[in-house]
Amino acid sequence: MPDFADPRDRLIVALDLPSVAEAEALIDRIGDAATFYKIGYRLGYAGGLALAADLARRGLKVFLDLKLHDIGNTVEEGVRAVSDLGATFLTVHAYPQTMRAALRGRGAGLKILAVTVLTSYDDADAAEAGYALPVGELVARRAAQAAEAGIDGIVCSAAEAERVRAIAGPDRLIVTPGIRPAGADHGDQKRVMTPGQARAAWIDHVVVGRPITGAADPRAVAQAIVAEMQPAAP
Ligand SMILES: O=C(O)c1cc(=O)[nH]c(=O)n1[C@@H]1O[C@H](COP(=O)(O)O)[C@@H](O)[C@H]1O
Repeated sequence: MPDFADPRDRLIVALDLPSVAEAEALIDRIGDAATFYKIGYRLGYAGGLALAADLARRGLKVFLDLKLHDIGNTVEEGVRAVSDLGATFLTVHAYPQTMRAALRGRGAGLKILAVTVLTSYDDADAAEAGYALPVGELVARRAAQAAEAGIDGIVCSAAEAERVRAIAGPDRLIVTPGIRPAGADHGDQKRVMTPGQARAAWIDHVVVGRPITGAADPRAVAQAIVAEMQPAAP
């Protein structure tokens, strides 16, 4: 079971918002209930990279979710270009060339996460995209390739986490989006589990966006998710 000095670090709040001002307002409302924020390309293209550096300076942890995938040279230099922002995590798609290039380009302190199969995909979506393997098999194959490349962490759905843990070993991070508190709207997510199921599957970090960004009381939702991620008292 992952051992975190600060249990709040296990929740990563996805700042999928249109502007830095709205992201700042949400961070203020959440207050000390969260310590880790994800900036994807929606906010990244709207000033989010400067916000990432600012949050890191303020002592918050930042997950830069750029999901890079390109020829090796472009990935390597792109990763190098964002390595000094102070982020903790950066995503690339789990293609062997891409993962190896990202690891060459990253600076000290930045961990590269490989996105296996997006949590909005089920078997039919994978088939439509031209893959012969069911999603679970594709995740397992990409997790093995990620481990072979020496990646720092793997992004998958909580449903595949135990299988990925067996493939990737105890020290690689497992990060799972597609997390919904019981009863919450799934939106476009197809491979979904609750924070409690994620805890039981030995997941290191969960990523949660809309259930928090769209909540009347985002701080309370963040606190409830952190509490649900805690191991039960003996
Ligand atoms: O890399 C990611 O963070 C990611 C991978 C994946 O397979 N599925 C996935 O939903 N995500 C991201 O996780 C967040 C989930 O947001 P919500 O569905 O609103 O909780 C979004 O920012 C997605 O871009």
